[in-house]
Amino acid sequence: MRPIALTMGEPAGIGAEIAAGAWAALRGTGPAFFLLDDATRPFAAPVRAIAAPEEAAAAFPEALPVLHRPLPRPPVPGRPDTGNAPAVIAAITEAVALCKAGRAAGVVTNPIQKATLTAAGFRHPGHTEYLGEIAGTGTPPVMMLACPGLRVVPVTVHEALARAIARLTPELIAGTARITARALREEFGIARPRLAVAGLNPHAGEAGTMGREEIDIVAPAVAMLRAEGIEARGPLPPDTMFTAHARPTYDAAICLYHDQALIPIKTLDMAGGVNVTLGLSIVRTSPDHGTALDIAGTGRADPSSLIAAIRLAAELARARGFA
Ligand SMILES: NC(=O)C1=CN([C@@H]2O[C@H](COP(=O)(O)OP(=O)(O)OC[C@H]3O[C@@H](n4cnc5c(N)ncnc54)[C@H](O)[C@@H]3O)[C@@H](O)[C@H]2O)C=CC1
Ligand SMILES: NCC(=O)COP(=O)(O)O
Repeated sequence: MRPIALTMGEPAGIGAEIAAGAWAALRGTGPAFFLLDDATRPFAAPVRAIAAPEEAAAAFPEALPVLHRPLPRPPVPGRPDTGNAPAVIAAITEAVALCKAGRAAGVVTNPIQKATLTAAGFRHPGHTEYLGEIAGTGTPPVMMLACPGLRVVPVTVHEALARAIARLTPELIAGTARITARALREEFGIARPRLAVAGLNPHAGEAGTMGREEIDIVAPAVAMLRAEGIEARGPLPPDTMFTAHARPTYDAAICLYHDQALIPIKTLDMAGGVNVTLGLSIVRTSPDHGTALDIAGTGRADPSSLIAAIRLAAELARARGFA
């Protein structure tokens, strides 16, 4: 199959370390991937500088294939440098272009230091929003995090909580749920996806005595979805919908804001969680964690989530015929 393109992410973070760890784990089995990064950096793995993605598969069993994209400044672990931001962004842009050209099966992104890119003038709060611009399909992309036994989808993502709540509408929730249901059917092979829609307030509003968003916004969204034949239920009390008993009753939890979705999955399985962007013209996954500046350069970074992200990208690429 075509190789997966892995972006460098924040050069001062753990991206290069976990890329080396993922290569060591996958070199014998695949899926093959190549890293867009500076091949002259130190790596905890043998490296083969490649000139094109087409060279990755042959190199992969012996060395980590790196599509050499020089960094303007030598990376210092734990200390992001805005001078490297253009190279970080360029790696994402190029990986997407390689997918669109049929030269890579999918994109896996290493974590970026969002504030550093913002300081360097990047207008997007994260990959998800940028990918919506350069690989979108006409509707805003949807973030889903998945681990064995749980999938979560935040309806609002990288914005202040007060603003996220103010932006909630039945249409926004239903639109996100629709894209999720479609992806679960077409890419994850779930014939009739069951969606659990979270409430916002304690006890899902307790019949309006603790807030009316459930009555005015969430319940109408669920009704819209059900009228379309989508198996949705809610609003569910957020404090109990992630218990071991509740999780098997749905295929994805539609959550109203970032932390409502991400706290349960990272608590349950930080190492096994994968971030996947739904509603793009390409396949994109990512580890669920961030740049981990506090341990960068120490050799303590766990590559498990990146390995899971690469495997899932390959599965989704096969399901979508991009492999
Ligand atoms: N997809 C992306 O590009 C993502 C980027 N980020 C960005 O990462 C930066 C740092 O975010 P934080 O909230 O500090 O979260 P973080 O995930 O980078 O770190 C949280 C804690 O988990 C540990 N940790 C994370 N990944 C680990 C790994 N693979 N192995 C061992 N320990 C690990 C870290 O050492 C730290 O103690 C922020 O700029 C954030 O926006 C965060 C999540 C995803
Ligand atoms: N917390 C999830 C996260 O920040 C991932 O964002 P993105 O860069 O994948 O959009």
